[in-house]
Amino acid sequence: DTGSAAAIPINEVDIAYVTPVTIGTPPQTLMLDLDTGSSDLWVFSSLTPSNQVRGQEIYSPTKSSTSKLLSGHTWSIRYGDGSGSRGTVYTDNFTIGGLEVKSQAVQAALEVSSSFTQEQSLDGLVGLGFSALNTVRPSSQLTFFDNARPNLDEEVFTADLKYHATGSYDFGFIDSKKYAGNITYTAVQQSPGYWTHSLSGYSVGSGAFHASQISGISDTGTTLLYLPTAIVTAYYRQVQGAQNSQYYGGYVFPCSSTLPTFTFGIEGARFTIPASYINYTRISPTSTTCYGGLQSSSGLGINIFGDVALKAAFVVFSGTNPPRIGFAIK
Ligand SMILES: Cc1c(C=O)c(-c2nnc3c4c(C[n+]5cc6c(C)n(C)c(C)c6c(Cl)n5)n(C)c(C)c4cnn23)c(C)n1C
Repeated sequence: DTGSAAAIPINEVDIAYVTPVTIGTPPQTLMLDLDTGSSDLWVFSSLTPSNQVRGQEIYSPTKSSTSKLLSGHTWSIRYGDGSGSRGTVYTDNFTIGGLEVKSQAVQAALEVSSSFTQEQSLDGLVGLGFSALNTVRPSSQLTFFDNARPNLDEEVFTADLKYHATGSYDFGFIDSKKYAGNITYTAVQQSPGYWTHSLSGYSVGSGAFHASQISGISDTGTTLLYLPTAIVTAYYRQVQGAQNSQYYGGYVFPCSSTLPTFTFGIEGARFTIPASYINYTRISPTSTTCYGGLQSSSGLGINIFGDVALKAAFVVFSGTNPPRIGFAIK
């Protein structure tokens, strides 16, 4: 089997991407954020208190003839930005881009934090991390990818996220029309459950490439790129008027500044992030101060290769044994 679905930016600065999925019988369509940085599949539901729902589509298990309560099971998750949700668990038929998993664990929210309520175009998440991270108790549940794997033509899914445009997620095949040249693979450490791998180094603009192993996670659910402070200061040293603002919680600069590109290495391959991806957004609609798409990872305990980096490449998440991750120019 294979599947292919759109990755649609939810706003004009690609703050997150959503993908249409169907749940249950008859199919209920929700727009979910496919997130390689977590492993829970949760949705706004008919059980979510109405004062916490503001425009989101909801999953109603009682309206699905194929839903089953996974009795006695609960879940609770906290994300890196402090947002979170919790609830109960059903199994039901779940489809992404024509690829169906029967009796997928669908985590129905009983409570969501305010940042989810405020984001009306995001109806939940599909975790595509390793199932070890799943928070359902007393027995943890498998991700959509882990459930689909035995039926996939190839044990892979790919992410083709785009800058200010709709990209795609493919399951079970690698579409050679979506990239150029070769795919460069590198090893993945799947413990504790993230797609953890190393960059082979970096360069700023036309500067020299600094070879160094930089470990981090490729996370489609994180908006920006978080790297060690030494690298980030070296980058913003090239930007007139840049400063690390306590007030805004990161590097800001005059929107008129000329930004250098940022290049990262995967083994011997090189991927360049255009300056426009790093000139991320105005701090407010009328401001002339802009917030950077490259920020420091100090305090996070981990480097995060989020969408700002991933949208500069075609990325193959390979569930082979051992797992690996591949990057190609597009
Ligand atoms: C350690 C870490 C992160 C780890 O991942 C992280 C982060 N970065 N984007 C996201 C997340 C997103 C993407 N996302 C980011 C958004 C921001 C910054 N704002 C203002 C809105 C309205 C957002 C939406 Cl709707 N969506 N989503 C949906 C979730 C659940 C995230 C959780 N964390 N997260 C941050 C900001 N930090 C410090």
